[in-house]
Amino acid sequence: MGYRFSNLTAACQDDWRAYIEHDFVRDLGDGTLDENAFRHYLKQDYLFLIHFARAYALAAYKSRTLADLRQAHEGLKAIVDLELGLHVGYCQEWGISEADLADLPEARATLAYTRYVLDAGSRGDLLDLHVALAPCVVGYGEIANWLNAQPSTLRGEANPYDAWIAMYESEDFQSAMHAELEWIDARLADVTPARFAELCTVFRDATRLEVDFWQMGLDRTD
Ligand SMILES: Cc1ncc(CO)c(N)n1
Repeated sequence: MGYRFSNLTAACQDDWRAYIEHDFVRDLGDGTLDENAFRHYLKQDYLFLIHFARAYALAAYKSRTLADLRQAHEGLKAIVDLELGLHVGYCQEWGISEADLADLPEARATLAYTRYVLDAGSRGDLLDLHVALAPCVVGYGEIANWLNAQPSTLRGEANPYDAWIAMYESEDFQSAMHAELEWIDARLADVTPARFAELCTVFRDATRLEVDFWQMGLDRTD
């Protein structure tokens, strides 16, 4: 007993490192990522964000307290009012129009990941849902920080992907990540070992699906 978020990453260290240090991430960091791989990723990430917003709506539905309901509402608002708008604008800079986005076939990796999160949350309780979402919320913040710690990472105009790194190292994203870590740490503090083992499975599965999402971008698979 007395678990915390770091026990989840420790329990699936290989999968977690494979996600954080994926070739897609490395190539993005040193600016060598294939531009069409990035475009494929950006398009699928638009679909991801729509389902991510639905997951926060599910979190609202699963909330037992006003504090949790408010938190889910804030998350949903941040995605719908802010992130999706930013994403559409960012896609335009990469030559992807809103019409392209509206009419996108969903890749299998996107389907698998987003529906897995929604199912983990429907089957379980609010903690299952947050643990399934943690690789997104915590992972991307950690990826930005990991990239900034690598000597091979190129920042500024020399890297076409600089704005992507900037988004996830931003105060807004990093503070959402810390709020999520705190929430999960508080809930994990009093779960039993058997419950922790269940949550590890959810966390590991979601992390592996994030790995597949990067690979989908690299391989440009549908
Ligand atoms: C696939 C994926 N995971 C996490 C994030 C972070 O919000 C994102 N935008 N896309």
